[in-house]
Amino acid sequence: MKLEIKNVSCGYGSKVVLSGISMEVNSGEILSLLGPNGVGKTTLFKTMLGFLKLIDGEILLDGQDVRSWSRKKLAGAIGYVPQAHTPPFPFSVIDVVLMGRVAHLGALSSPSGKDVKIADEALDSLGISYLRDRIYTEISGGERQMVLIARALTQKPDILVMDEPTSNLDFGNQVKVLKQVNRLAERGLGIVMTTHFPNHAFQCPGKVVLLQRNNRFVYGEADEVVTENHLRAAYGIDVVIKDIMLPSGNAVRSCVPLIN
Ligand SMILES: Nc1ncnc2c1ncn2[C@@H]1O[C@H](COP(=O)(O)OP(=O)(O)OP(=O)(O)O)[C@@H](O)[C@H]1O
Repeated sequence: MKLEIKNVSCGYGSKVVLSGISMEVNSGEILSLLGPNGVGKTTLFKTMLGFLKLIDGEILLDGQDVRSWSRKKLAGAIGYVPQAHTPPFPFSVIDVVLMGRVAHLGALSSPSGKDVKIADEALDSLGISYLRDRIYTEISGGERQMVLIARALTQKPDILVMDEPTSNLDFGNQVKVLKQVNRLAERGLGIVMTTHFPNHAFQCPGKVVLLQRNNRFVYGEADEVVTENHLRAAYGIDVVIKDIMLPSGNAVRSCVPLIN
């Protein structure tokens, strides 16, 4: 499946936050969305997911304009992984994951054995079946993020939209989630994720959109977009980008912000 954002303008009522923005992601690819606080990443996500009305432009899935799609049909194609949060009620993990099946259920029906099987498969595919019967409010932030990914997977989407999937996670859990992002793309999902860490664009290779202020943006392969000049323009800080040689002989590109 191909998700195309074509010349999109989005915002709130008459307030335009982003305009003329274009990008695309195909099955099996990762698109990272970088940009300073308040530049419009979440607004773009909400528009992609149909929560905000498109002001101008087109959002196409395999060439079809999604404006005519029902929320349910859209949810079957695009899964959303929000930032890990604490819900007000102590649901079990399996119940949280089953909530992802809502888009596939009839008006008043409850999940069937088939839905439970799909939820269990999603937990298993992420290696977190051991959390199945734990209470969601009593597991760690990293575990919650994995559960929210499992919940989105039960929608059986082709595209996964992830809002800062590593926010609030410790160093180790960040890497675990990024590894999962790469694995999901290898399994054929198209991934769009926001991140505040330019290095994530090197660690989850693919295309990058770097949103700058004043409605400017740079779009292309990670190596072309995540450069010292572009990061300085977007964030107003100096950074050094270097290739680090690993013992394996492979190089990994890394971005270091300069404090002084
Ligand atoms: N409900 C709303 N009504 C009007 N303006 C809003 C609303 N929500 C956000 N905004 C404004 O839209 C702009 C973009 O906000 P958005 O949340 O999309 O930024 P972001 O890039 O996701 O930021 P962050 O990195 O801090 O999460 C900001 O100026 C914000 O104040």
